[in-house]
Order: sequence, then C-alpha cells, then structure tokens
Amino acid sequence: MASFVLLAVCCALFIYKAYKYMFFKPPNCPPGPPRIPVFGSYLIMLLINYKHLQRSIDWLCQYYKTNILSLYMGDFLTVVANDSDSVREVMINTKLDGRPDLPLSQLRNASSVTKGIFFTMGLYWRDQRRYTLRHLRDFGLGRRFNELELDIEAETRQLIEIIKSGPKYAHEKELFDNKMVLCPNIFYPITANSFLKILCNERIPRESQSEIFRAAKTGYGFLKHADSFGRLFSFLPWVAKVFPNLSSYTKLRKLSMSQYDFMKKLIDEQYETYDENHERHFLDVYFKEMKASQRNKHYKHADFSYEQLIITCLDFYQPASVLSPMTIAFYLRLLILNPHVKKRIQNEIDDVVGRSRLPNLDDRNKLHYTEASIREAFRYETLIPNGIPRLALEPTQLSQYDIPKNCVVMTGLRGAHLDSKRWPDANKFQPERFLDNEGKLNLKKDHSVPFGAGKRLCAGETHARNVMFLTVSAILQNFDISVPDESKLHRESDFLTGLISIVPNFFVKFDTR
Ligand code: HEM
Repeated sequence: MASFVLLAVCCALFIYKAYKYMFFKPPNCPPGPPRIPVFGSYLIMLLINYKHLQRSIDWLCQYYKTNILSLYMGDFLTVVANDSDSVREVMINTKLDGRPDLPLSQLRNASSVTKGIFFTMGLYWRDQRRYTLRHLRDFGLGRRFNELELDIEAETRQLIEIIKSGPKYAHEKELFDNKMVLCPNIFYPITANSFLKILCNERIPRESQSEIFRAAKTGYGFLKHADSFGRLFSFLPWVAKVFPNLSSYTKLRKLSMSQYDFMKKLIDEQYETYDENHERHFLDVYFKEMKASQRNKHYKHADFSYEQLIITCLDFYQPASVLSPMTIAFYLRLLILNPHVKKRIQNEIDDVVGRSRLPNLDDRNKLHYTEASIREAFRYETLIPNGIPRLALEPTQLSQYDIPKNCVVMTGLRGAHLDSKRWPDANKFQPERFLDNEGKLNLKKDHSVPFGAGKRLCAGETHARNVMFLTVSAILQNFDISVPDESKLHRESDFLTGLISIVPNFFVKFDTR
C-alpha cells in the first residue's frame, strides 16, 4: 500500500512538473504554444511549416488570436512581434537593442567569438557602428558623393553592355541562355563593386569578376541554409557537435569561412600597399587605427583588431552584394507580373530623363511613380521576413505584455508589411498607395520598415536604396523585360526562406527599347 502511494505521488509530481515545464511562462507573457521537452516550440513551428517559419508564426498568431506571440526556443524565451504597431514598438525601444549571441553568428568568425556590428551589442557595438559609419561616409556611404556616383554609372553602362552583347568571359557564360539573362546573378557585379568602391576605392574588373560570383554564391548559401531563429544548434549547441552535418553546422561554417577568406584576401592585398602618409580609402583609415599606439578616445569601446575589421567589412559587403541583387530580382519579377506598372514607370522615365542619358540621383525625387514602385516592392516582398533578432537588455514592456531581461525578441517584418489594419489590400502590389492626389510621392504614407528602425536601423539603407534606384531605372529605360511563359515564373510557393526570402534564379528576356 505504502509503495502504491509513493508511486502515485511520484506520478502526480512528474505530471505536475511536466505540465509546468510545458505551459509555464513568466507572468504577463504573450500567449503562445507549449514548450516541448528539449526543442521548446521550435518543433511545433517546423511541424506547421518547416520551409517558411514566418508562415508558422502567422498560423500560430491566428490560432492564439494575437499579434504578439511567445515561444520557447529550447530553453530561451522568445517573443515575436508580428504586426505593424508592435514591430515599430520593438524597434524604437532602446531596451530591446541587444542581439542574442547565437552560435550561428559565432561561426562567421575564425576565432568563433562574435565580432563586427550585426550581431554585437552594448558599448562595443555602439562605438564600432559609429566609427565605421563615420568613416565609410567619408568615402560615400549613404550620401551624395560624385566620385562614387560616376563609378556606379560606369558599372551601369557595363551592365547594359553585357546584357546587350552577351558573355565574353567563361564566368559570364552561365548568365545567358538563348539570349535570356539570369536574375539575380547578372546584378552581382554592380552591387558588389558599388560597395567595394567605398571600402577600398577599387572595383573588380569584368575579366576578374568570377570571384564576385563565387562570393555571392557562398553568401546566398549561408542565407539559405540559416534561419532567422538561428537553426536548432543555436539554442541546443550540442546538436552541432553530435550531428555536425545533419544540423547544417558544417555547411554553414564552410560557407562562412569561404566568405571570410574572400574578405581577408581583399584586405591583405590593400595592406601590402598601405602607406600611412597616403590615405586611399576606408581600409587605410582602419589600418592607421590598428597601428595607433593609443586607444581612440572618441570610440573607447571599439575594437580595432584584424578579425574585427574582417567581420565588420563582411557585415557591409554581404548585404550589399547579396541582398541588393535579390531585391532587384524580386522587383523585376513583380514588374513582369504587373505590366501596367512597368509601362507607367517606363513612360515616367522617358518623360523625365529621356533616353539620351542614364537616370541619376537628381532624378530620384522627380520619378515619383518609379520610387513608389520600389518602396512598394520592399513592402510587398519582405526580404528579411523575421528581421534580425533583438535581445532585451533590461526588463521592459511590449504593448500590454512584460518582457523579461534576456528575452529574445523577433520583429515580424513580413507580418508588419501585410498587416491589413495598416495596409488596405495588403496582398496587392499597388505603388499608388505611396502617392498623393497629385501623383507625387508622399513619404508620410510609407509606414513600411524593410530596413528596420531605431538605433539598429540598417546601416546601409540609403546606399541600398540609391543602388537599387540607379540600377532598375537604367534597366527599365533601356530594356523591355519579359519571360516567354509567365505561368513558369516562380510562384510564391517556390520561394525559399532562410535568413532571408529567396526567389530561385530565373531567366529574363531583355529586349532593347
Ligand atoms: C538591400 C536591402 C537591405 C535590406 C532589406 C536590409 C535590411 C536590414 C534589416 C532589417 C536590418 C536589421 C535592423 C534591425 O535590427 O532593426 C539590417 C541591419 C544592417 N544592415 Fe541592412 N539591409 C539591406 C541592405 C544593406 C546594405 C546594402 C548594407 C551595407 C552597405 C547593409 C548593412 C547593414 C548593417 C551593417 C546592419 C546591422 C546594423 C546594426 O545591427 O547596427 N544592409 N538591414
């Protein structure tokens, strides 16, 4: 009898503990699914939609009738803001300006210690970001800079020439198929070189661009195989050790190291010809800082080490060379599917710019509809559906909920961009939504946040928008774009979601206008 009672008590205790583990959350936490032992709610998300975790979030939000969801990733409490208001609230709350130090970000570094800007936080991040932006700006990042604009124009002319005359070098052959051109790959050189010009005052010439293509492919590989929650090994690090291949750890590390080696080689080449009396570009400014005998008193917490330089440069080069071509590909696909929008843009460019010269940045605020269509594309196809994770540095609040310290907070940018409270007909591609009654661009109507907001706002937003505008307006001025069979154009269900949303490569017909 006594052993029976003991067994019953043990069972009751076990059931109580299991129940508490699965359903217990800190007080006043947003609603969300239970925590499965070991995996937390990640397994549930995979079961709902393992290909597109953002869709799992949407499903769970609907199920729990909430726009702010809580989940456990392994043992880590994670809150997802998934509508326009809550996403904005997260972004401007400085108590949520941290980043979780995930193994996914550690594996980008040779030393496996998180460096750079993207994934660091606190004073280290603040000073590193300030210093880097301050000096990249000197060489043209995010502002009008004649020398850079001339170089981008030269790149654009070369892009047009390549599209018109076809491949010349072995690495260009894969870009063409029976006069059709491969997207986004054709845009790798212009976007990469537009940033390299700022970084090291050089552009990789056409004959040597195979290295740009190789680096872009590894960049995409990383973004495809990673996910916005950091993959299972980020919250269960033993998974990477026990199942290095199955967990994709080995592949992600290899891809990261290939990117790392690309940047290291580029930096080393510049260092070989470094002359402290002759400042050529951003890297020279940084080399000088690395050699300085005293700490920079304005950026006391910044780290001027070799490894930090490599990762910081990658933090800029990777989005410039990988995210920008992908946004251009999404945009062109949308225009092919919406020929009336394409026609209206081409008419506007013909009226404002004509055909005798390429569009430039002075034209940008005159090409209202063109600019509105680019903004609408950024909203309609959210490139980073779950944003980049934030970390609560202190206890804080999100809407009516309490967010404890060290809680991971995700910004559901796609949820914000498809929020029907904010966007009437959110699922329609309508550039007009950003125009006023006179057809002029009205920025007050643009509540989209594709580049984030607040202190962690994308450090390359202006550069990305400028390069995107210059590239697509030149393409539409010079070419009519189409595909032979629109029914074969990738549907949304063909898109891949890793850390970003990816439209698989597709061939486009460029007819000279
Ligand atoms: C082309 C489209 C791009 C999109 C949609 C995009 C979007 C974003 C987003 C959503 C974030 C995170 C913001 C947050 O945490 O709230 C971010 C961060 C960042 N982006 Fe971009 N980005 C793009 C291009 C670029 C380019 C071209 C560069 C560099 C030239 C760049 C550099 C960065 C950096 C360094 C950060 C980290 C900022 C920090 O954590 O302090 N991005 N970007």
